[in-house]
Amino acid sequence: MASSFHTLSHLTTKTTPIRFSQINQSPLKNPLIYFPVKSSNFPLRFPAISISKSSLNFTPKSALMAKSEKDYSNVDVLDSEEQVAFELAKFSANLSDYFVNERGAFTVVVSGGSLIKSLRKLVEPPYVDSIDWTKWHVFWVDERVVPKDHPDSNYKLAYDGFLSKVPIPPGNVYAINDSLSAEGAADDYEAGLKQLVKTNILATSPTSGFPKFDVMLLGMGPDGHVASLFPGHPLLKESQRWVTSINDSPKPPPERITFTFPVINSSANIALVVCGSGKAAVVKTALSGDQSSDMLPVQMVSPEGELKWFLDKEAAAML
Ligand SMILES: O=C(O)[C@H](O)[C@@H](O)[C@H](O)[C@H](O)COP(=O)(O)O
Repeated sequence: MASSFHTLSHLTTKTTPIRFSQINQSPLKNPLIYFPVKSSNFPLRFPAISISKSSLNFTPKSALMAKSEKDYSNVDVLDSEEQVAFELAKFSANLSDYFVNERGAFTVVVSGGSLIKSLRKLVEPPYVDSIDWTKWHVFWVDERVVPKDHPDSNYKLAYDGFLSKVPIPPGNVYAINDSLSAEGAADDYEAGLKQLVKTNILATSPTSGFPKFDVMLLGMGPDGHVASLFPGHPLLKESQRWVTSINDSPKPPPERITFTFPVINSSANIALVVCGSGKAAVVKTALSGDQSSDMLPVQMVSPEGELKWFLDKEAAAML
């Protein structure tokens, strides 16, 4: 299998990831997306990872808990965004080793925004050399419906900052079909996910019936949005679709596709990566456990598996 792929560095253009419409047309033409997946291993839960603090200046969890009596056991507060990037790399590499070992594939969902920059330590030693990138399958939790070489494209953001630097087979990078409308691109992406479920690359949750990604690496907006699921938007209540479209995103550009909450919350692992003082108030609300008023989208993130927060001390300042 290892000899049958070519790496991203061999691509002649930036726009040659596999598109789901390609998968749908000829799923057997691309041997790269077939792995010896042991479906009996589903559902998988990664055991709790102990992440050591690499800085002495973070606020200890015990202090946070004493202050508010909340359980912050799944919250890592790091001294700086640089430390967040280190810990995120360690977390992702551990999960990669686990899932590759368990089932020969690792399904990773990324958001846009600052998250991609926070993945930069993964493309440096030791991780760039130790991770089995050939087993990675990369998806987007949301995407702006623009050409892949457009400055607003989450694909371009991830390609420039991450994907172009590691040997993930291009056939394992699932970009949207940018020639379609937002609605068409969402349908196409959902159909592609269903195809990957059939081939066992993508697990499904026996509880929810929705796809169960191994990990989602997500950012959060200063208004508490995740993916392209914005406060007060009717899409927060979507309960059937896996992927849907939005034409009135309050964060530009307005036309996007997004995973729905049932998919997000079927994940085996979710990392919420949040840095900067501009997000401190929402972090406080999100971790307060107060669900009395309208819930912010980030408060609706509640995966079947593990949820881990990676905060820098600015984002954690109000805890
Ligand atoms: O395409 C998008 O707009 C993103 O996927 C979005 O959900 C992002 O993750 C948050 O807005 C946080 O972005 P920042 O980390 O840049 O604030």
